[in-house]
Amino acid sequence: MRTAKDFFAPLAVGAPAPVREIPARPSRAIHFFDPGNPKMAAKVPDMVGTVDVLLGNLEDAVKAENKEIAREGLVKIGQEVDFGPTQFWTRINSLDSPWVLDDLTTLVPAIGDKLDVIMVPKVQGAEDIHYVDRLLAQLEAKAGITKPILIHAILETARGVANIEEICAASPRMQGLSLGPADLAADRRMKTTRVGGGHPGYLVRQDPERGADGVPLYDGERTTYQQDLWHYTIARMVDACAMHGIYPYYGPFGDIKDTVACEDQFRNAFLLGCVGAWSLHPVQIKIANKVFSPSVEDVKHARRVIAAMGDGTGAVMLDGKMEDDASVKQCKVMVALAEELAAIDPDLKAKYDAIVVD
Ligand SMILES: CC(=O)SCCNC(=O)CCNC(=O)[C@H](O)C(C)(C)COP(=O)(O)OP(=O)(O)OC[C@H]1O[C@@H](n2cnc3c(N)ncnc32)[C@H](O)[C@@H]1OP(=O)(O)O
Ligand SMILES: CC(=O)C(=O)O
Ligand SMILES: [Mg+2]
Repeated sequence: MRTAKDFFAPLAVGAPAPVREIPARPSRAIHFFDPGNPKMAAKVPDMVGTVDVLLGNLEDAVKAENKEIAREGLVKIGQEVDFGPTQFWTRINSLDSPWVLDDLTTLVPAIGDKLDVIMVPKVQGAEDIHYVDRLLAQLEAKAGITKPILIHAILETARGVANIEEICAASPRMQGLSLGPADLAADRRMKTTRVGGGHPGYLVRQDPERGADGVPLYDGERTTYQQDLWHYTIARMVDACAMHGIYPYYGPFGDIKDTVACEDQFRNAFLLGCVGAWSLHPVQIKIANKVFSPSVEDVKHARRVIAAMGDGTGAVMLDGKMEDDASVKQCKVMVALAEELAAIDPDLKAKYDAIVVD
């Protein structure tokens, strides 16, 4: 166990001091691109400023024969592109793969000063984070990197979910967690073949009409309500992240053409406390930016409650509803997010600035 006094000490002589607090940088969409795919790579410079995070993916979805091309492509992009306000992340190969060591030993010296976050897939427990933490410190020290690279873990194994708290607490580099519904479904032997999203078979059904004898009458229509297969895991992830001061994200929604269900899934995650989701295709960036930005109505309401609550204590009635010390805190969460986003998104700023609190 690392003691409290050692927790914030660099893990290699000459490595930068770990951050004490994970910065709350907007990351509504983490947009995945394959850096070895020339068409996708060519689009990256123009995407800067249109999306909060650009992530060069080296793991699943990159063919084994293209791993090196993807890594080289990522280095080129990292060296040539000015990312401005957009964060630059990568997803390295899994720790049990033959590629991950070369990923880290190539990327950190070449573009470690540009990389904000390294996403580590299939994290099983604190030992995986400790491994990456120490290696990053050694590589940062060797390369003279002055800003520590943060770590984001994907929650995509049953063991990872069971060890979620120790994963979050494993290093001051821990920036956040993403749900990995595809690998997690496989690892848990869930019987869905979808990449995220709901399932029509996972439902609850309205109670039946009953006859005078109390026996169900089966010929009546009974509404069914599709449920969220991922509710438990997302909620668990949100609690663990909040407890450790790091950020939870919904992961991928594979049904690219079903933009409506994608928006619903993202919104469920937003309401539960996630700060963003992955975008696999340019069409999903707009959805994430919309969903993970508080609506004008919500910001207006939150500002009204804050204004009405004065010093934030006591209870008032507003539009027939009770507001008190707790609800004003909820409203402050909404307003703080709106302010963070307004600082980097001029369209949102204009909308929020135009709000008149009556
Ligand atoms: C379970 C997990 O691990 S999820 C994470 C791993 N998966 C990924 O990263 C997948 C990333 N996305 C993709 O590979 C692709 O979007 C696919 C395969 C899903 C669809 O690709 P396509 O069939 O080419 O989609 P489509 O024809 O609609 O693309 C339209 C244009 O957008 C481009 N495009 C597609 N996806 C992306 C992307 N993620 N980033 C940038 N550009 C993209 C295409 O290259 C194409 O460009 P063009 O107009 O110059 O020809
Ligand atoms: C996100 C991811 O890697 C998965 O769902 O498996
Ligand atoms: Mg996966």
